[in-house]
Amino acid sequence: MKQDMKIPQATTKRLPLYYRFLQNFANEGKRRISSQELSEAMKIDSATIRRDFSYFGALGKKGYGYDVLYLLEFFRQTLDQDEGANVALIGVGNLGNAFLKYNFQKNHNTRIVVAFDSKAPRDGMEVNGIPVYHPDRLEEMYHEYNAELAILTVSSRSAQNVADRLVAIDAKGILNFTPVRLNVPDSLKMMNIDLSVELEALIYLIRNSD
Ligand SMILES: NC(=O)c1ccc[n+]([C@@H]2O[C@H](COP(=O)([O-])OP(=O)(O)OC[C@H]3O[C@@H](n4cnc5c(N)ncnc54)[C@H](O)[C@@H]3O)[C@@H](O)[C@H]2O)c1
Repeated sequence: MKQDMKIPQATTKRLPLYYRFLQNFANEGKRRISSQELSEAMKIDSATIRRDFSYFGALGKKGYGYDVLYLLEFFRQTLDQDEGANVALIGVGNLGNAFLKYNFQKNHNTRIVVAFDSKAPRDGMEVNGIPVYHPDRLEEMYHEYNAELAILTVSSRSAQNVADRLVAIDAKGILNFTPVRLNVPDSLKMMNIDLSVELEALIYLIRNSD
């Protein structure tokens, strides 16, 4: 990665997608790819792809395109795909249950390893093979299962309190699905996901295309 360069969040979000598409190309036996081909497969314009890749230094050659295996190795290292991450899910209601059922099958190394819900018994129960504990045991079990980050799908009124507890146990990140804008220190990385914002953006794109 180029030194002292801040990678925009939009680029960071696309990295796992690049990795997945490159894996597909490699599995098909493709060894070389142009940004145009990648663009058509991913439905992302090629200028964006070239700009994203430029943050990581010169990864392609003019007139040659990109070496698929080299790129794959590069992104694998950048994304730490070998290591993956253990994820805790907090709040097993409508949304949380869906995540436990899905559990990121496409990304084998990153998995929800433990979940918490106020309706779960202290001794825990299982949903889709994943242990679910009462939040009284958050601090204990978060460490027990080596969780690195948390997905937050609790009701809004509990969100800040849970976030404070995650800060206190040194969680590295929160993927926040609640509508609450959480107060956390900069040392904790936070991403907010709001489907209604994404939907509004899509509607805007549809209404403003050509
Ligand atoms: N980001 C989005 O696009 C999007 C879409 C739908 C819902 N949401 C939000 O996601 C959250 C979950 O939605 P839902 O429909 O699954 O709600 P839900 O009420 O079905 O589930 C919330 C769960 O959190 C649990 N809970 C409450 N306080 C807790 C605590 N302190 N510790 C552990 N568990 C706790 C409850 O027992 C419940 O099971 C809500 O905040 C909702 O507003 C976001």
